[in-house]
Amino acid sequence: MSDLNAIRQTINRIDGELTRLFAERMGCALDVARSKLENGGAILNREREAAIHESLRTRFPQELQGAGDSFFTTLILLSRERQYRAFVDAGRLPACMSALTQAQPKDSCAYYGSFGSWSHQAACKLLPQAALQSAVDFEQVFRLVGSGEVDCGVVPIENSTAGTVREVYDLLLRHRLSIVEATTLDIEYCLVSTGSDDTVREVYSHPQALSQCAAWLKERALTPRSCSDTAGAAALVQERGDPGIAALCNRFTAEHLALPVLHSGIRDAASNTTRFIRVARSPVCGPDADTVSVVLHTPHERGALAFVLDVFRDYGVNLLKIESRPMPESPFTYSFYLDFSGSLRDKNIQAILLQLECELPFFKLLGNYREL
Ligand SMILES: O=C(O)C(=O)C[C@]1(C(=O)O)C=C[C@@H](O)C=C1
Repeated sequence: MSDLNAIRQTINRIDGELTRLFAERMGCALDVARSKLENGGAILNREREAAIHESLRTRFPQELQGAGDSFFTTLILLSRERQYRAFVDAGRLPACMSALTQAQPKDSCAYYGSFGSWSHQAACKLLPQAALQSAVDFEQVFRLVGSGEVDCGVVPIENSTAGTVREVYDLLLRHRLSIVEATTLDIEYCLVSTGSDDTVREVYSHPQALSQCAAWLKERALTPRSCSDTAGAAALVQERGDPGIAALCNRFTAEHLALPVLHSGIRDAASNTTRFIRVARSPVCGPDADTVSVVLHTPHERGALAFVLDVFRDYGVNLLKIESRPMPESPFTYSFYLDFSGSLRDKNIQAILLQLECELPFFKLLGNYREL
């Protein structure tokens, strides 16, 4: 049996040689970047990469061809990343940053749901001075902002118990709005009714609220009934005055409508928070922005999503969330929504955006913002 120490010494010697060769090759990457900056040309050159792979493949023994291919895929990826950094250093910014504005009006804001809804509460928290306007659905919030009727809008995007608000993700892709701010609210519900525990059989609320309290309702054999939003559900209970129905709403709404509260502090999970986003017509990059959201499509090929994740690893960027949504126009293909830490003022983030924008079939910056 070979001596392990001796093998390790051989490995160290090989690593030393590889290190020198690696540094030399990365130096070439910088030279290539300078040449492309001077003479034009895209960093990614698929034909050249295919030719490199082809010429090297036959030089590996059969059993090492797969590993050798992966090795050079990584090496060339690192070479491209070096070039994108050099491009950014030379002042080539990603196109998605060209629409950035310094400040924009926030005097008026549409929120999802009726007066008193959680989105209304979030809008009050984010914009205490703004004129607030209710919207019947998420789409209306996006339309009011897009048409310029209001400066911005507030909608929920994610709940820690019920998960993603999928429709909002789809709207972010369809509309040309940007996320400019976010906030989270601690969510718990009151059960309001003109009846009592003995008479209430059905409970109205928004589907998300019903799902966040599903176990609580089931335990009491109460039938969930969906309606447009939590505050609207409370208004319905008040209007009908039927002791057989109740609503799950927040305390603000219960007090505003002066409805009797049968139970409070209702939620299935010990902690239940909802994240809300504020959307506006153009993206901003405030000095304290620390989260970037993007949506992208990958080509339908092996390793396509792994490539995106590798890029984040190589740039040392912390991915906070990844969400996929089907693209109805092309069955079984997906849009990927990514949240990651960073600011568009940071060159490292500019380089990653430039690379993703240049190398993916579709890439859209959704915003750079801070969570209040
Ligand atoms: O030859 C080029 O154009 C390069 O940019 C160099 C290189 C490489 O590292 O080999 C990197 C990126 C291209 O996609 C192809 C090859």
